[in-house]
Amino acid sequence: MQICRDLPSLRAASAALHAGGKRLALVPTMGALHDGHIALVTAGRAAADAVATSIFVNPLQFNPNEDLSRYPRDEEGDLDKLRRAGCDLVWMPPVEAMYPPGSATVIEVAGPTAGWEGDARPGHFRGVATVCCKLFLQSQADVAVFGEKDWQQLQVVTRMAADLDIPTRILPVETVREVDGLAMSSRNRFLSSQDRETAPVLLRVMTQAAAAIATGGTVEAALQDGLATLRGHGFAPDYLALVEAETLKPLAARRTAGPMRLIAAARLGTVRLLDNIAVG
Ligand SMILES: Nc1ncnc2c1ncn2[C@@H]1O[C@H](COP(=O)(O)OP(=O)(O)OP(=O)(O)O)[C@@H](O)[C@H]1O
Ligand SMILES: CC(C)(CO)[C@@H](O)C(=O)[O-]
Ligand code: BAL
Repeated sequence: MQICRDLPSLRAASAALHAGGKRLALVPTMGALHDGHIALVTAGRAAADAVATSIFVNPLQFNPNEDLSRYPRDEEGDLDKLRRAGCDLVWMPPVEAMYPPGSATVIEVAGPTAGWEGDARPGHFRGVATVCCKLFLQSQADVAVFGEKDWQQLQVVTRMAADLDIPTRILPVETVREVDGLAMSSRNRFLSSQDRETAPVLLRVMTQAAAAIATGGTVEAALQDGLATLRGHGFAPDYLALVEAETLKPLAARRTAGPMRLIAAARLGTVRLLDNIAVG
């Protein structure tokens, strides 16, 4: 497994992996890897001839009041997991290699950035879209693999790649969960043991709300019940919403055509949990 920390070595490694018309998959991450990330690497291996993983904690997608400085980092553990998963190349640039002095270009996606994480984290998707576009161009990946856990991010990146005619195909992978249903996330390690026990209530509430909506209950009642249950268990919910799956536009009533998604963000202790499931 080759480790690249500067752009010339990444370009050379990518060219070597592309030799003979071979296809390269990229898995963008911020490190502190868990089995959810490894599922993306496995999906990348199945979809292409070689897999690259990027590990870059992107300052551009964090607000000044967010957890950039305490974002979990585990370089040795990450490299070990990636070796075992059959990753061919790791791209881990320092911040100055990603954003050299004088960098002045950002990517602003409209549409699916509106609302939800876009409201909770102003500027977040500008940072995500900018770094993903750079990662696609730097690696020349044929396929880029993203988790459905970050549903809005997946739609934003898919929109950006389509709008900018980027030839990298976006490949979604289903959310990987702990046995009790909690979506795996690097930030779960910051849950207290009591909050860790409570955390799976989020998926249970969402599953109940989705079932109520799918079987003809009113959206408003299902969401209000869900929010009340979450508060009763000590969550501070940011949102629980039914949306059009691709545009993230809120739905006040069940859709008769086209996919719907139930999306949620809720704070438990100091951790902000995100989750989403299909409806119907
Ligand atoms: N449980 C999961 N199942 C599937 N994909 C996941 C899961 N968790 C993260 N991913 C995906 O891995 C990629 C990198 O995500 P990231 O490094 O932010 O991990 P994370 O665990 O989501 O961290 P965070 O705690 O910051 O949300 C993203 O495409 C994300 O959707
Ligand atoms: C896609 C990503 C690696 C961009 O920094 C990040 O937002 C993440 O880890 O989901
Ligand atoms: N998983 C999304 C990256 C972030 O929280 O900044």
